[in-house]
Amino acid sequence: MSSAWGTAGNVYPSAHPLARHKLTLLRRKTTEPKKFRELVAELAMMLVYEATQDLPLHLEPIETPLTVTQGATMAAKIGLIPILRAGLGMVEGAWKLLPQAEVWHLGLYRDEKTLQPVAYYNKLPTEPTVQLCLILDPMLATGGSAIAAVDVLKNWGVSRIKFVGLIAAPEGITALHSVHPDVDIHVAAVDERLTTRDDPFPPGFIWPGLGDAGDRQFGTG
Ligand SMILES: O=P(O)(O)OC[C@H]1O[C@H](OP(=O)(O)OP(=O)(O)O)[C@H](O)[C@@H]1O
Ligand SMILES: O=c1cc[nH]c(=O)[nH]1
Ligand SMILES: [Mg+2]
Repeated sequence: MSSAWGTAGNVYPSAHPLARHKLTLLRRKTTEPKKFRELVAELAMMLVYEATQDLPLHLEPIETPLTVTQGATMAAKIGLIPILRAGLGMVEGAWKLLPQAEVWHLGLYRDEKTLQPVAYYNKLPTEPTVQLCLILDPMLATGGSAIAAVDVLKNWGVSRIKFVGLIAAPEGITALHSVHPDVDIHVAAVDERLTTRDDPFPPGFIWPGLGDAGDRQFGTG
């Protein structure tokens, strides 16, 4: 799968028609929280499928009812890292594909005025328990939250990390890529830009985007 976005070599917007269709339904302002949550879960499953195309496999002989043949099973321990709150809705879909994955929550919210990430929850054990981490967060806006999450995971001792989101702003991709160029970014779409003070929406939101992904899932907007 080749990257099709801008200068960053590791950004993978999904080209799948179903992803584009479901993202369109998700963006609509009339989509209610129940439908929104279903779409987030479905898109998460599709994007995790795409993000796991290079997983290492362990080859082993197996017996079918007919004969012995070569089998292949997953060789890496995987951690799903939902960023609270909005990333929570992506766990269900990701877990359907990776039922053996460990789930480690990170709590980060973006300060409304400074747009800086504020960490409020982290129960990672001292030693890493997984080899590959998939960060789950629908929105990559300024990139501050994603950078903070990758910082935490690298300090934990995990070196293979991918970001799986729904929509990214170019500004967020550039920021994440400049600090952590080794982190692949899998999204359903790369949007135009972030909002500024000249826009009718508060600054720092993804344009055209879908609004606040947490509020729309949890009905708090
Ligand atoms: O790239 P950034 O500029 O850091 O913005 C992205 C972050 O903003 C949203 O979370 P939010 O702060 O709204 O918290 P919530 O999930 O609790 O609503 C989103 O889910 C990301 O975590
Ligand atoms: O557009 C945005 C930006 C950050 N967080 C969101 O939920 N939406
Ligand atoms: Mg929010």
